[in-house]
Amino acid sequence: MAVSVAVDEPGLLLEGPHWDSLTGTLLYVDIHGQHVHRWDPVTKQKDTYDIDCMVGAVVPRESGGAVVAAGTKFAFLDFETRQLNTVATVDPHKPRNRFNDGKCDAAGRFWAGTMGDEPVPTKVDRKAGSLYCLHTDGIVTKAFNEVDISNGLAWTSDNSIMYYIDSLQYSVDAFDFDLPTGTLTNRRKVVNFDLSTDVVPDGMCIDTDGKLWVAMFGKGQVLQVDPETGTHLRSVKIPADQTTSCCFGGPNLDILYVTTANVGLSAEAVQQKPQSGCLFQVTGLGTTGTPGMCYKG
Ligand SMILES: O=C(O)[C@H](O)[C@@H](O)[C@H](O)[C@H](O)CO
Ligand SMILES: [Zn+2]
Repeated sequence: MAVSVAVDEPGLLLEGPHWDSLTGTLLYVDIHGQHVHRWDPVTKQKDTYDIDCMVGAVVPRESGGAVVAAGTKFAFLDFETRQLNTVATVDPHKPRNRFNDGKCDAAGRFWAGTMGDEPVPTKVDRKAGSLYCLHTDGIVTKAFNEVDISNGLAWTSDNSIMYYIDSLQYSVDAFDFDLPTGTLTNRRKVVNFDLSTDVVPDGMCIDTDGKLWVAMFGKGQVLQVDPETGTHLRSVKIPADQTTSCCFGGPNLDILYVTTANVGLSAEAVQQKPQSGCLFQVTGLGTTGTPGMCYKG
């Protein structure tokens, strides 16, 4: 196994990596930097799109371009014109809320959650967020509310279970998932983490064996866990403490891309780990991921 920097350019809060197998590029966001990045690991070229507010998630649209969850809006991003067109807005009575992590299910719906104001990492306005679903016809539904920090999402390969992380619950939760309707039922905790003030589970992805890879914010670590037994299996150390999310990518879906943040770190902490806020890659894990889904609306 080897860990190295993929893009040696620190961002403020890199998040939401998505491998786009059609173009062989990695899409990810810099939430506080207000950017969508699209990086080609072969040419090493990176294209950056400016977003007019904090952008929590980006996913390609099947019809071209991408859908983003930014500020309190769902919007389409046109890669050619670089224009952003709002599709819907959420949380109208909570102007300080913003979208955080998001991902598509196998039917092409885009799920993304909001969170309250977070002046310091993990110190968030509690229970202010909700999980939303942008259906392929453009309709938005709210799945549930009272969320602290809406984060990782993943589905089993048979689409019968959706996994979800609300960071300040210190757990991965599971729902029974109905793919035809997108209905969530029977919420339960399947993996627990040590309750600590500085280390929280953040973004995650799933591998082809159904194991989850969870970025542990504050610990510089991605943990592989088994959601069927709740066991912690493997940990991968990343030389940046604020590990935010991960996804498998590359032509064989066997490279784990890991996003990190440097927001809120002291000058001393950045000096100790100067790659804080960069995009990392982990090779040689002997594991492959499931392909990321596109938005079909
Ligand atoms: O990346 C995210 O999900 C949030 O936007 C960040 O603010 C932090 O990671 C969070 O504080 C820890 O969960
Ligand atoms: Zn996150």
